[in-house]
Amino acid sequence: MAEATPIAVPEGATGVLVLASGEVIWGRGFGAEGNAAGEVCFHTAMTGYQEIMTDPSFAGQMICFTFPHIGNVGANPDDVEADNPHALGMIVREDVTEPSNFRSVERLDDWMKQHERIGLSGIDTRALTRRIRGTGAPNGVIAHSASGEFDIPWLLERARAWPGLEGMDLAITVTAETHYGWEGGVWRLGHGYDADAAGGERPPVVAIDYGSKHNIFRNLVQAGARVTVLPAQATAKQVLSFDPDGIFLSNGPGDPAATGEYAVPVIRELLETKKPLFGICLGHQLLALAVGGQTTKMFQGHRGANHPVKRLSDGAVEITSMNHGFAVESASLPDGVIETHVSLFDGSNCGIELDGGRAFSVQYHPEASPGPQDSFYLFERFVGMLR
Ligand SMILES: NC(=O)CC[C@H](N)C(=O)O
Repeated sequence: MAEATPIAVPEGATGVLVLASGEVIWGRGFGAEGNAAGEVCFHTAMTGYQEIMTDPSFAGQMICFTFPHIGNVGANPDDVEADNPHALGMIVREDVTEPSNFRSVERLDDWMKQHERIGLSGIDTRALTRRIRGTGAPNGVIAHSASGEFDIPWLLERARAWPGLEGMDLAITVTAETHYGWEGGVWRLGHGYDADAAGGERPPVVAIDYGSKHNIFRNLVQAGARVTVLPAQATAKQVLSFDPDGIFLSNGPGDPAATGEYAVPVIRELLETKKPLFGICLGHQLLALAVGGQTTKMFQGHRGANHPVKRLSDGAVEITSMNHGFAVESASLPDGVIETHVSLFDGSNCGIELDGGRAFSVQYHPEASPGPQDSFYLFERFVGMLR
């Protein structure tokens, strides 16, 4: 490499985003100091920043929040979708303020620091979002140094060396280490079927964890199931050894097509058992791959809490929560696999079913967290098939 030209750090800058293109975007760092390389994506949800940061599907990504005031309800131990944040960092417009909420136990910046996640404020998040919309989600490095010392050429090299999400298997890095029974309670909002009040047996479901969100399991329990979570590498034999009435495939990070031998062949074997099967997001993409479909990397991805989806069976529109950067190619779906939902933003595939609905999956997040609850019926449909 040519000798690095020192780059002047603007007055007061303690954070920076360096894109692989060479763009250098200065701001103020918060949370942990250090740097992290990944894909820069944007999220349009106005609420739920802690749930978003802890969603394991965000491994390998840093999130530009389009809503300008992030952090003003602080942080609490309940609004988490996994034990730790998985997104690499957050990029926001305004500085994090004193929390103003009865549920807050600490400031967001302290929570970020404690969990070793980097924040960057003072960013023109509208300009960054427009850039992503125009040219796709870029790779970059986010860095925070309280003393304002940054080696920009080194950070740029790091941004350029990061291989990108396409072809990257990340589910394996975030899955559970061992199997466990879900005892994390039910959906906090508490509507839907009440299995305990009904007094019946809860049908057992094995959920394969590719990077699952807690609220999926809460919703399955709310809908009446008993959930055992298995690591992503579980074999079909191990799954069936729990004698499940139904099988669930979770969300998760990375490229679905890069999951290799541990996911798709196992799902194929499980489909042969004819047990009801339900998948969400990465689980949807893996089911599509298992039946012979294809997935591709999207240009900018869909991440927000107000994405309209059309249910093709009756034309109803569901307002959904979304977080995905890959999509199932509708045209690749073989005969016998029915497209059930499409995005009203770009027509991309948002759901499939086969065997008369015995196995089905959706690209969006019916568990919300954050987001609307229009699609809870999918949990009831799945558990209803088991009862
Ligand atoms: N939320 C998810 O499960 C995301 C699935 C996949 N990693 C994608 O980005 O498309």
